[in-house]
Amino acid sequence: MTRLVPGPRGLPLLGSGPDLVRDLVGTFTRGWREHGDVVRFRVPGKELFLLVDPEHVKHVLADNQPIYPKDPQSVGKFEEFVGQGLFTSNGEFHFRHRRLAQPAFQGTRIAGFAPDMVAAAEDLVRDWRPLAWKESTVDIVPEMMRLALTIVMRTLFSTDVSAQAGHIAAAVRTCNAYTNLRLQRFVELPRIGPSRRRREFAAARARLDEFVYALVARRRAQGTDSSRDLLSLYLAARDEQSGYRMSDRQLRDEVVTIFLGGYETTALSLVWTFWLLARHPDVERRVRAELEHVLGGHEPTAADLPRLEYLRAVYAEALRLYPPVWTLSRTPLREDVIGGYRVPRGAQVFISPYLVHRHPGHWPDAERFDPDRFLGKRPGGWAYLPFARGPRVCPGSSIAWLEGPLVLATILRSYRLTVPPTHQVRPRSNVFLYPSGGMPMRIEEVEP
Ligand code: HEM
Repeated sequence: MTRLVPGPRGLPLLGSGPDLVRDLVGTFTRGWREHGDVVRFRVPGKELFLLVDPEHVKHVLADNQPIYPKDPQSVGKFEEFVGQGLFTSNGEFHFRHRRLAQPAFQGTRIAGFAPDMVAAAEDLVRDWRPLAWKESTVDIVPEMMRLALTIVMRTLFSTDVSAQAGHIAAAVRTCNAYTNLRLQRFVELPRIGPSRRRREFAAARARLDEFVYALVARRRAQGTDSSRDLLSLYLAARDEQSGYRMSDRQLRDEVVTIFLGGYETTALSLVWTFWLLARHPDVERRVRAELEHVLGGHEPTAADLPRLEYLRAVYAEALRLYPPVWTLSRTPLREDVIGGYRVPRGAQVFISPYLVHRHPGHWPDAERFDPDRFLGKRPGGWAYLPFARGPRVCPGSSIAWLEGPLVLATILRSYRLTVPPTHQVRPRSNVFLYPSGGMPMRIEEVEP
């Protein structure tokens, strides 16, 4: 026998729609705290389910994954920006592209990215010097975005965009902000002419397209390429049986997919880590002591990472408390039962790593920033999902586990970042988990 799913009543007709639009993170959090691990939100013409129990997460992402493709409504909204790529596709198309991309994400190849990552972070350290002399405050959100974009372009596309990184990152943010607006609307209203937001989105997407098509054309003109970076793998890909090759449009979609998933996420993970360190000086002191002990005076390398154990635990803990991909959504192809509750075919099922990571049944003292919980162990199982799990686990997770600690180590060797005591930070959803009001931080030089 299935039970009635608990959830907020919301307003007559509109249900929880207005709350979800106003504050998605807050509404999901309240829904979970007030109603438990399976929550139903009513919005006009639709049912949304939120799952916070790790067993239920496993049910959707692994055990019953074939009947839980990516939710078509959200995917449709993403497609306007990224088209059909790894992130938005399902079934055979997804499987084929995932197989094509896999070699670009292999461990041995990725370890070779470390010098590029450290060099890009060193460039930022140099750019920040005048700011440090003046003890200026900068919003580190766009700073980390520029850095992470430069790194992903150098490593996966062998292209140096440092000069244009700010412009590209700004265009991606405009596209994401528009996508987010549509995602949070839940109910699609008929469009009456292009709105200002839509015009801005279209212009930003056109700027990105121009950049990406030029990149693809340059590579095609270069002919055979042995770099085995992601772009060359896609360009060389040919299906033995069908003779399938990727068109320029498909290549564009895969590059833009990396724009969507491959750097904003890493950038935000760094932003949240710096913020947590600023708020926990005891943890920061331990990180500095470890850096001093392991690195002495030299720049970090991939070979140092196994010994930078505390720094890696700090990064893991930051990803627990503030996972940049804070929700995933899927839609069952047929009716299902989860935890004794009936989930109808076509419902929108949300899994929130952000809330699963705060589950008191799985994380003792869950709200506390405590990197020690990751020291010498990987706790969590299905309760730890910063990169999701199952067949659609993030292919870039090994890049993030390398890039995050290396960038943190490089910057912390030179600077301490502090937050003005008056600055309030609240997580908000802009596709990914952003700090509301940005993250202004003061850059202070540390004694060598
Ligand atoms: C801290 C950094 C990162 C986090 C937290 C993160 C998280 C995630 C999560 C949770 C998913 C699953 C989304 C879903 O199934 O709905 C995902 C998918 C994906 N990520 Fe990441 N990611 C990060 C970095 C990267 C990087 C560096 C790359 C590549 C350069 C990347 C590329 C992708 C792609 C292409 C997908 C779609 C995979 C598929 O559906 O098969 N990510 N990521």
